[in-house]
Amino acid sequence: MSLDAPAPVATRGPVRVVGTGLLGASVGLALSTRGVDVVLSDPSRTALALARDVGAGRLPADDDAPVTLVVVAAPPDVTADVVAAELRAHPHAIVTDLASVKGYVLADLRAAGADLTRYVGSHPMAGRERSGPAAALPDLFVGRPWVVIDSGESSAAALLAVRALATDLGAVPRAMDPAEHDDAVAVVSHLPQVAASLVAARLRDAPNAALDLSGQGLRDVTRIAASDAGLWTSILAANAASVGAVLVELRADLDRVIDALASAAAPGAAPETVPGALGVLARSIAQGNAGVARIPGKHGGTPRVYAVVTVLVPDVPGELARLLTDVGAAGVNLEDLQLEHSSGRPVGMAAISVLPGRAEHLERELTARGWRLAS
Ligand SMILES: NC(=O)C1=CN([C@@H]2O[C@H](COP(=O)(O)OP(=O)(O)OC[C@H]3O[C@@H](n4cnc5c(N)ncnc54)[C@H](O)[C@@H]3O)[C@@H](O)[C@H]2O)C=CC1
Ligand SMILES: O=C(O)C(=O)Cc1ccc(O)cc1
Repeated sequence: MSLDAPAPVATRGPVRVVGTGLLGASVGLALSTRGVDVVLSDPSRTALALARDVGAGRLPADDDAPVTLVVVAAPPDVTADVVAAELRAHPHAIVTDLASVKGYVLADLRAAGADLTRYVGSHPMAGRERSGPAAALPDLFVGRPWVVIDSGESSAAALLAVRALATDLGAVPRAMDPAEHDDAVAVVSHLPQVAASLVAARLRDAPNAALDLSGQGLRDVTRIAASDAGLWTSILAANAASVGAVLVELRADLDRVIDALASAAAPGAAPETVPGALGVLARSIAQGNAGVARIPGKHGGTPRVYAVVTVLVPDVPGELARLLTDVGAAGVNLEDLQLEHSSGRPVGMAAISVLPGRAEHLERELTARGWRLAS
């Protein structure tokens, strides 16, 4: 199928998007691209106008037809109130929200006596470390899980409409109950955010000479430390119990490592004579190996281990394109590509992931074409 002719969608407009930041504008953009009429709303006039300007939809008009679906993409701390207001203002529309935490939204709506038959909470497991409509992407959701919460009171039509929205945007709907969802994201999303932020915060006072040595490991672990502080404060507070429980376990792990390091480093102690200390360190790394092996591929499915061929790429326009052409000419499928700049040198490193059986062949072919490989 051609990329500029998206598949027909089941979602019928007008769809109202409330909160036109990163997520709302991405939903609007993806739906508008597929020909769905999207009406935008945001208390920030700048966010609203910018969302319209990036193609996420249009401003409301007096003679608009009644909306069929409302997508609330506001910060988590205001989501329940906004959903309740939208259910009241659009008595025939189905309402979903995209907040990163689900239990408290449903609890607040239930306590407020909202019409839960027309409400289905949801959560696309897709995002970026940037906020606002300028960062919106129409293909943000493609191949990503999109959790759909059945409150037990949602109508079949409402569940179907929200599943259809996820599918229309290329995501994969996953049914979950709110508590299961909140515990799951505490481990796979909220813990990584806290860990990345705390690790990156250690860099504030590091000497420049140390930062000059930074490599891909540090970048991998800290990418999401650039996330928006306001949004994440709201997410963590909304999932405080589940995140707190995971952090208590992490604290116990950290204490074990700290104690092992202290005894290994005690004055006069040769590490090999300190019973248990090295075992604790090795076990911590090995348990990390076991955990990372369980992370599915980016677009789901079973984890896949690739071989990595690292190539030195001169920092000259066109060289990366020439490398990719040579990979194609070698008949090898590129599974992933990561670029790293070598600080202070006019050369970059391209880490090309390929199926393990193809690495040796690719190395031979690239060497024959004059490329230098990093060992
Ligand atoms: N950023 C991410 O990667 C992901 C975020 N989410 C969830 O999506 C929701 C939106 O997040 P982002 O788009 O990243 O945030 P954002 O900060 O980019 O956008 C939020 C928008 O909501 C608007 N807003 C504030 N108060 C409002 C109110 N009372 N009514 C309507 N709109 C209001 C803001 O003006 C802003 O334009 C949040 O609930 C978040 O938990 C879900 C998945 C991923
Ligand atoms: O940037 C990433 O890797 C993310 O995982 C983004 C993200 C942030 C918040 C969510 O609720 C869901 C996804």
